[in-house]
Amino acid sequence: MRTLVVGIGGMTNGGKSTMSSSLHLRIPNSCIIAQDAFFKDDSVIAVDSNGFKQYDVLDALHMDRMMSKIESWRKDPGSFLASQSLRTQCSVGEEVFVLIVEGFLIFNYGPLNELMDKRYFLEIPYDVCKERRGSRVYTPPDMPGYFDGYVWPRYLKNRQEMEDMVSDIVFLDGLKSKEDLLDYVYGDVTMEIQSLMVTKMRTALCLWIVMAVLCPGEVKGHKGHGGDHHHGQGLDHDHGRDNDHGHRRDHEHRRDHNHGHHDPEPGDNGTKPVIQVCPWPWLLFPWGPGVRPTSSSSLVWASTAAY
Ligand SMILES: Nc1ncnc2c1ncn2[C@@H]1O[C@H](COP(=O)(O)OP(=O)(O)O)[C@@H](O)[C@H]1O
Ligand SMILES: NC(=O)c1ccc[n+]([C@@H]2O[C@H](COP(=O)(O)O)[C@@H](O)[C@H]2O)c1
Repeated sequence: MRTLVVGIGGMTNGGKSTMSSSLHLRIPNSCIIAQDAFFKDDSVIAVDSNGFKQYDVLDALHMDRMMSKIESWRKDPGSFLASQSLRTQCSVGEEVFVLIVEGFLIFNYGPLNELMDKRYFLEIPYDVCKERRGSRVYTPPDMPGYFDGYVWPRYLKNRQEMEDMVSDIVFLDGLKSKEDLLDYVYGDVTMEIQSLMVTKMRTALCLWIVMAVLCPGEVKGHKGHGGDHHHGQGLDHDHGRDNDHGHRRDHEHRRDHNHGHHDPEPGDNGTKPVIQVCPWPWLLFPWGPGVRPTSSSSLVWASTAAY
């Protein structure tokens, strides 16, 4: 089992929730933990001399509770998904579980920040932020002057703190379309997932080769199941989806219907050296074609001092 933690940070109304939910819909075995769900009760939020509630600081959040929730995902992502009424979409042992952590202060909290494998930060200009914020109703609602008197100056401080702490954040231009932003992040995360899977398959393949060398009788004498190439030893992708009837490609269905009645291929005497049938020599070379991103770098800010 492999895991990936993706941080979707950004300023208020930068598009974090929008991006996170779309990402979640696209990525199998993913779930979202949102920082917004951990605000303390209004009665304990500090108030400054101007009467502004101090909501935009880590003290306003139950970060301990958020960390516990993340910890329970880390311990057993499969059960965590089940507890959220989400299904695991792959066979046991083959899946990559992805946690999307979303929030405006996720990178400012050291213990959380250090769990992230990928970090994205959505940013928009002051006037767009103010406009979007003005059309959203929080509980309690923003009091008059709250954005200019508290939210924006606090954002600038939080951002400075974050930049002092963390270096490998991908800054995204939140003015780009939702679709373009999603495509960019999805492509990047998918590449990360692929490289985790390749690493795992490569390990399985190496073990296989070692087995073939050390115990040739055991490995070479692999009896075909009617010539089914896809059995066994952790390389068995399609077979692994047998539990997931809703998400399979047509040719996989056809293969299963033939299960046990598969026509032997020419020269197939029912016994195949396993290494010979391995279709993915590139597994040994994950840096080869097919694992590199197609980057859409115009979405990414080169500078962090835009605002
Ligand atoms: N890329 C985008 N372009 C235009 N509007 C967007 C974009 N992303 C989000 N929005 C809109 O901005 C508002 C705030 O988005 P939301 O995802 O809730 O922000 P956040 O979670 O960062 O506070 C919503 O009305 C949303 O539809
Ligand atoms: N969810 C709440 O209980 C609550 C209450 C008041 C303000 N807020 C605001 O939420 C913002 C953070 O959330 P967004 O990034 O989704 O806007 C903060 O700027 C904070 O001022 C949230």
